[in-house]
Amino acid sequence: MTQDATPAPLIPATSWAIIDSTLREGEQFARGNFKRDDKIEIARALDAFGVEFIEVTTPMVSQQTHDDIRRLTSLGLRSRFLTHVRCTMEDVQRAADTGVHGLDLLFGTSSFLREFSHGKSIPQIITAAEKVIGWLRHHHPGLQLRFSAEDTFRSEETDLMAVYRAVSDMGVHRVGLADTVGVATPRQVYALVREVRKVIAPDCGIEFHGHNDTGCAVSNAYEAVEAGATHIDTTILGIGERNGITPLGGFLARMFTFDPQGLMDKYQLPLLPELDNMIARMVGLPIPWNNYLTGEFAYNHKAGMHLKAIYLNPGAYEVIPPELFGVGRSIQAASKITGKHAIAFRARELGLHYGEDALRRVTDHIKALAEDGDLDDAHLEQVLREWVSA
Ligand SMILES: CC(=O)SCCNC(=O)CCNC(=O)[C@H](O)C(C)(C)COP(=O)(O)OP(=O)(O)OC[C@H]1O[C@@H](n2cnc3c(N)ncnc32)[C@H](O)[C@@H]1OP(=O)(O)O
Ligand SMILES: O=C(O)CCC(=O)C(=O)O
Ligand SMILES: [Mg+2]
Repeated sequence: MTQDATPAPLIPATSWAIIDSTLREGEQFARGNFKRDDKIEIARALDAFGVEFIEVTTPMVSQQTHDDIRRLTSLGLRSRFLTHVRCTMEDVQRAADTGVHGLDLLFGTSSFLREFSHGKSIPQIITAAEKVIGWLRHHHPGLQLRFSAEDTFRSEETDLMAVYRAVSDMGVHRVGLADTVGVATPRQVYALVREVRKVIAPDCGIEFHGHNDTGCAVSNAYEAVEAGATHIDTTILGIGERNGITPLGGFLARMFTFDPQGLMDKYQLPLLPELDNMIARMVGLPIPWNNYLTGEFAYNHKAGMHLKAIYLNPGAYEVIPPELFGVGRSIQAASKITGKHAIAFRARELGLHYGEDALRRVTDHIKALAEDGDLDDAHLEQVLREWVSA
């Protein structure tokens, strides 16, 4: 490779797509109760952002939900709609006429769900899948079909492989791995995706859906992609059952580091704050202070040693330039942990200059004052002006 050649991205953004499930998993969030206008606003915003797929709740919920899906699919958006349905004839027949691009079928395969949810054995699950998928392929050949083994990571591997191989042979376009209770580790996700790849058709996609109960939702989604998954489920702000799933912003932050240009080509990244604010407003909660990219303090810099470098080159302590995601940085220069470089930079912004000794003294004075709490901008300016002539 010559020095000028751009190295290939480690994981090209073209190798995976987002299925945003704010309108499905997000409705399962404690405060997720979207009315038709909310759903339209969310779908339009996701479409403007550029997500490839929007997953909506099953039309079995109610007539209202059924009609809402029809309304959403008639909006003429570029994002494709998928609806999430149980593996029954009744559900798929109801879903097939909603104008969606595809159906996301699921069946729980863990002993927990086989015993306490639907009561079916693995052979019965495969038989049910055969009936439903066969009917769909015959009557709705244009629909994209996905089959997911709910609670994948508490299921027996032999059961999973039997199910995935069977549904792949039936012609589904994608299989799904779901970490339904958020128990999987990144290494387990990587290993299982690789195993699933071996038993499904080469052109069959792999989707990953990960809950965040043990804090691994972003890492697990990343490991899935690294292992060859083609589709990742996200929701805006990560809303979902319990403490939610892989957040759209967190996943994008993770993937940005591998192929920044690829992400900028696919998505309108500066719209992310609008998406996060929209959902925060609709669920009546603030964006968490430490949220990826858009949290109030996600780009706050404070320690003296950091500030020296940040002023010279923000990349010294930022992995992703905030402006690419439509957010700004804040610099907290007047705390007790500040340093002389930060103070000198702030002074210079005000047209003030200190010699080395004076700079040390004013810095120490500001640090001492800040023992009782940071100085606000006006107070800092006042001190800097007073001390320049002192
Ligand atoms: C992990 C997940 O997030 S899965 C997605 C969860 N999403 C939803 O639940 C969507 C919203 N749900 C609803 O509106 C309702 O639950 C409905 C309309 C789907 C069903 O409502 P009800 O008929 O009143 O049943 P209820 O919700 O109490 O029980 C679930 C039923 O689905 C069955 N079931 C569960 N999983 C599956 C499956 N993958 N395929 C087929 N049937 C299933 C259960 O056996 C049970 O049916 P049963 O009463 O015949 O045993
Ligand atoms: O259908 C899927 O793959 C995921 C369903 C779900 O929400 C879950 O298992 O947590
Ligand atoms: Mg879920």
